[in-house]
Parts: sequence; structure tokens; C-alpha cells
Amino acid sequence: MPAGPPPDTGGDPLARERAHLSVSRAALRVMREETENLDIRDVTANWVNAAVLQAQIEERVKALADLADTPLFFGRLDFTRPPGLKDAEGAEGERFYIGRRHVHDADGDPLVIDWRAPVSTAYYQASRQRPMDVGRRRRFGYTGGELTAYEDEVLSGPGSEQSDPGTSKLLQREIERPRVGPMRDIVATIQPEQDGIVRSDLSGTVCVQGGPGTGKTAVGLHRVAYLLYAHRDRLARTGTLVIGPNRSFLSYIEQVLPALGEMEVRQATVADLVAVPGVEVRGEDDARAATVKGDARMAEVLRRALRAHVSMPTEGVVVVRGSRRWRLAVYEVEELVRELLDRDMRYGAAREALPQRLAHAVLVQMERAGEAPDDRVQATVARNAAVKATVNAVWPKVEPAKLVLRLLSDPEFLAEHAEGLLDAEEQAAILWPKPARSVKSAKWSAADAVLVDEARDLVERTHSLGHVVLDEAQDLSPMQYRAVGRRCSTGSATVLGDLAQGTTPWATRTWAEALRHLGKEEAHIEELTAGFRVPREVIAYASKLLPAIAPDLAEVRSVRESPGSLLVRHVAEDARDAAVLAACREALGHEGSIGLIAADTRVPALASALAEAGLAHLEPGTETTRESRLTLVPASLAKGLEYDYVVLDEPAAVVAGEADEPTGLRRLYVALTRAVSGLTVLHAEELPGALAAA
Ligand SMILES: Nc1ncnc2c1ncn2[C@@H]1O[C@H](COP(=O)(O)OP(=O)(O)OP(=O)(O)O)[C@@H](O)[C@H]1O
Repeated sequence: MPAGPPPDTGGDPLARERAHLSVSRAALRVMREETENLDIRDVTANWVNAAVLQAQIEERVKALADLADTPLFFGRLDFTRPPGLKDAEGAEGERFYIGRRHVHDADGDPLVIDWRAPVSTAYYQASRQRPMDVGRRRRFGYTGGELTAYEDEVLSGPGSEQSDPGTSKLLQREIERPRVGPMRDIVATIQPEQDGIVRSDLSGTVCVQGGPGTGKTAVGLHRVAYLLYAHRDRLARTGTLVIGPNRSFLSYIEQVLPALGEMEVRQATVADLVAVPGVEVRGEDDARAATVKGDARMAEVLRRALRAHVSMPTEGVVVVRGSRRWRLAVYEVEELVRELLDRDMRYGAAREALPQRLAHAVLVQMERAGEAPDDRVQATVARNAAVKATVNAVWPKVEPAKLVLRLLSDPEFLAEHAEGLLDAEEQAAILWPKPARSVKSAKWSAADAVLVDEARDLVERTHSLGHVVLDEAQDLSPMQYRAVGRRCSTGSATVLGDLAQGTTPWATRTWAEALRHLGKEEAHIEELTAGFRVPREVIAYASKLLPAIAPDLAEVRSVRESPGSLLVRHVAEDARDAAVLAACREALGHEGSIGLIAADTRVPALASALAEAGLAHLEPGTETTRESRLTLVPASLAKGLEYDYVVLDEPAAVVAGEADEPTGLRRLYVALTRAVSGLTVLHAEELPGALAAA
């Protein structure tokens, strides 16, 4: 059975597409009802299985919901010949509707194909140069859940020469659709260069360099959804994780995966990952201390400090059993300790192995003496008090947080283990001004918590997940990359970032170096060059900063012309706040979200000014609604976010808010690239860097 309606031989194509939509919706309803009515008593009498099954069924019922405002399908492929059966999800037809999920009719024939199915690849990848057996590609446009438009591209056969793809109007409309609420998915319009990354294989790590608004975040999230589809069982076992820079960003992206039917993906910041009870982050480092603490050399300092706890025995072991005494000489114990030290084992695992090794050596003596001890005897000897005492003396238990506490509190201990790694100035920079008395009372900083995580991993191997997506990666320190890397040591990663947007003193300089710290040197690096968010005029303005902040990077190629989208105005200092309010009011005259971005230090004053003017505002991380559309964004939290209209307050203050000028200019570059439809820059001071040149 062909999957869709008969070929277009006349009549109103839109009406026929709508008919297919109704049929598909009805079929989805039936699928849902069938799932709801599944009587699991027929399947299992075991209550544990029943509970698990019931939960799975409920998940499936949820997944089969027909959401009124999410189109069931968004595209159609007409193949010139049936694609290989293997790829066709069992369909023999030549026409496929592509949507968010698979829908089939009563006979099991597909009405809508999941966007992640192999046959859907052509929807995203086929071009006139490489038609992939596609004659026509149709994209659908919806207005409020109604199918209202379509756009055709003839990729092969008659008419293909005249068909000029250009920038799809539907794509343009989709990008410019006013933003309310959290980030939305892009399944309907994933572009070929993005799709290549989304569908790349689970086994390899991909690193994506892309300028502002090139879709890195979107691509990372769609890749997770794709991998979960293609490797569902494996990833259900091993787990997936999305890492973002802060809570506001995570709340902004949190709806994308559930909207794609994926409810089980954990989202966290690096700070969340390394958090442990008892090590409460209450302190802050200055830039110098944080930089040294984040340096990869710290891993070696920790390793040395930990191994220094192992000492060679000064006496042998005497095990008394009944009337007999068994002795291990000092040199025998030493040999066993050295053997464990030479092996690539975690400290804790080696500590657990040592009593067994000692017991085994005792057993060998027993056998030599004609006894026939079994495994139980070995276990008993391993628990013997003398053996335990030896283990505690030569391989003592180490608490990771205490180890770090000592390094940061005790100059001599630090000097001993940092020798040849950190110079005196670096050591002085990381020592706490006031030594801490206990783990509980110490004022741990974010960088300290990462050190504790490293120490923990040296003691006990960190659990690795199947796949990790790391967004805004350019801001991570080498030690943070290591923390992320051990969480995917046996899995793979998608690393997303933009070297021009690095705003930490330790920001990544090259991806090769970052990947080395992550432990994924073999990763391939991809580049996204087309910009979807920022209109051409605005990106050209922001890109004036590139020679100063990232000379090797090219300007993003915006897919959208939007004349009049940029307004830069000089105002007198005493008129600045009033001008900001006026710009916000004007922006509120448009549909969609508005971000007022300002230096962190300017935020309190602007918050009061907004309140006095009766303009309600939100904080980043709070969802915009049709009623509440204005967010006051401290520049330090703007990364990764976007608004239909942005008002940028005093660029010079944004730059001055950072430790040095290059970092300040990068922060400004981030702030300048958040707008989808319009950017208004208001300044009383001189514009920073290359923006000053007219
Ligand atoms: N193929 C696409 N179709 C429609 N919209 C897209 C597409 N790719 C990206 N976008 C939209 O462009 C905007 C920017 O995407 P995204 O936030 O993923 O970019 P980014 O590269 O992570 O940006 P930044 O570097 O600023 O964090 C989002 O609104 C996203 O939905």
C-alpha cells in the first residue's frame, strides 16, 4: 500500500494534504486507545512485571498524545522509485510523510514516518546535486495547528532544473515566529550541515565549532533524540546527559527533548555533576586562583598527593590461626604493594585488593605446609586483624575532600606534591587565605569542588554514561573537561561551543586541546557556518569584534536579511535610563520576547527604573508568556539565550565588567548576538573596541 493519498492528478492539493492529516490523526487516536486498553493481566500474572509494564504503557500513552499545536507531520517525500525495503519501515509506497513520530493505520501501513527513521534522512539531506531518489520534497506550513501552506522543491526529473531552493520561506517564517515560552525543536527544518551532525554515529565523539545562532544547542539536543531512537536499549542502560552553563540556560532548553518524545534525559551544569554532600560551595576564587585550580597540572598534583599515602611496610605480617602462626616477611609484603602500585588501578580498588593478595600469600604457605585451605579460608585470613592493620598502615583509607582540603590549607604538603609542577606563585595563589579546619566548615569554591571530584575519581572510578552533550564548552577549564570526560569515558560525547564566546579566564583556545583534556582526542571537529538567529546586519555589526577576540574565526553567514534590524544610538548619560525604557516600550509593541541586556552592575538600577515605569520584567530562566515578555538579563547570564528583540544597555559597562578587555569584548559579542528580529544598542559612553569606528 502506498503510504499517502493517490498522486496529485488535480484537485486541491492542500485539501488532500489536510485529509491525510485527519486520517493520520484518527489513526494516532486509535493507536493511543489500543495502548490504553491493553489488558496486562493477559500478559503477566507477576505483579512486579505488571507494575513495570504499566509504567511503560503509561509512558507510551503519553508519547502518543496528539498535541494540538505540534504538527503531526511537517514534510513529504515523493520518491522516484521505492527506496530499499530495508530503509522503508516496511512500506512499499513511494510517498512518505515525515513527522515527529511514527503513525500507522489499521493494516500496519505507515501514515507518518518518524523523522529519525533511515528513510527520513533524504528529507534533510537530498539536494538537486544529490537527489537520493527523491523527485519532490514538500514542506508544510501550519498556523495554530492548521495546515495552511506547502512549499515544493523538485529535486529530480522534469522541472528540477527550474526549481531554485533559495532560502525556504517556511524556514524563514519558522525562525521569525515570535518566541514565547521555552526553546522549541527544529525537526521540521534541520539543515543538511546540521543533520550530518545530528545523525553521526554513536560510537564517535563530535566537536562542533559554530558562531552565535548556528544551531549548536538545537543540534546537540536533536542528536540526543536521534541517538535514543537509533540505540534505544543501549542508551536506556547506560544513560544520557546534557550539560549546560547554568540553571537559566537549562530551564530554557528543558522542553525540547520532552517535545520530541524523550523524557528520560538528565540535564545538569558541571557544578551539579561534581556536587557531593558535605562539600558545600560557598566560597569564590579570584581569577588567578581559579585558573590555576582549573589547570590540568592539578590532576598530577592530586595523583601524587594521593599516592604519597601509600608507604612501604616496616614489618611483616603474622597471622595466627589455631595453634599455627603464618609469617609474611617485610620484603614479601613490599613486593605485593609495589605490584599494586605499578598497576593502573584506582587507589580504592587497590586498597581492597591488598588484603586478598596478602591472604593469598598466606594460603600459599599453608599449601606448602601440606594444608588444603579453600576460598573461605582466604576470605577469613583477609579479614584477620593483623592483615587489616598492615593494610591500614601501608594503604590507608583516604577521603577525597580531606585530601584536597589539606593541599589547599597546608603549604608544606602542597609544596611537596606540586614540586616541579606549580611554581611558588601558583602555589601561593591556590592556598586558602585561612586554612580550613574541617570539610564541613571549609569555604569550598566551584573550582575546589572539581578538584574533589578528580580526587574521588582517583580513589574510585566514576560511573560513565553512554552519551554526554556538552554545550557552551568553550568556557570549561581543563579540570572541568576532565570531570565531564570521566562521565563518558566508555561512551561518546557531543561537544558544542564557540571559541569567540569564551568568557572565562581559562576559556578554551583550541578544540584539539579541549578534546585532549576530555579524553576524546580522536573526535572529529565539525563547523557550522550558517546563522539562523541573528539577522545579517546585526551579525555584521557584532563581527567587527572578531579580529580582536577570535582572529581565526570567520563571520557567521546569516540566512536572514532583515534590514532595519539594528539601531545604535548615542544618548546623554542622564537620559540613558529613559532611553532604555523607551526602547523597551517600543520593543513591547512587537510580538514576541524582549531581552534587556545590561552589565551585571547596571541590573539593580535598571530593575528599579523598570518598576518605577510600571514595566513588569522577568529574570532569565523564568518562562516568558504572552502577558510577561520582557526579561532583564545580566550580561553574565545571556549566553545561549535569545529574544525576538534585544535592547542592549551601555556596551562599555559590559566590557568593564570583566577582568580584562579581551574577555569583556567576548562578553559583549555574546550580548550583541542574542536578537532574532531587532537589536537596539544604547550608549552614553564611547563604544568599545572596533564598534567605535563608524
Ligand atoms: N535548522 C533550523 N531551523 C529553524 N531554526 C533553527 C535552525 N537551526 C537553528 N535554529 C534556531 O536558531 C536559533 C539559534 O539556535 P541555537 O540556540 O541552537 O544556536 P547556538 O549555536 O547554540 O547559539 P549560541 O552560540 O548563541 O549559543 C534557535 O532559535 C534555533 O531554534
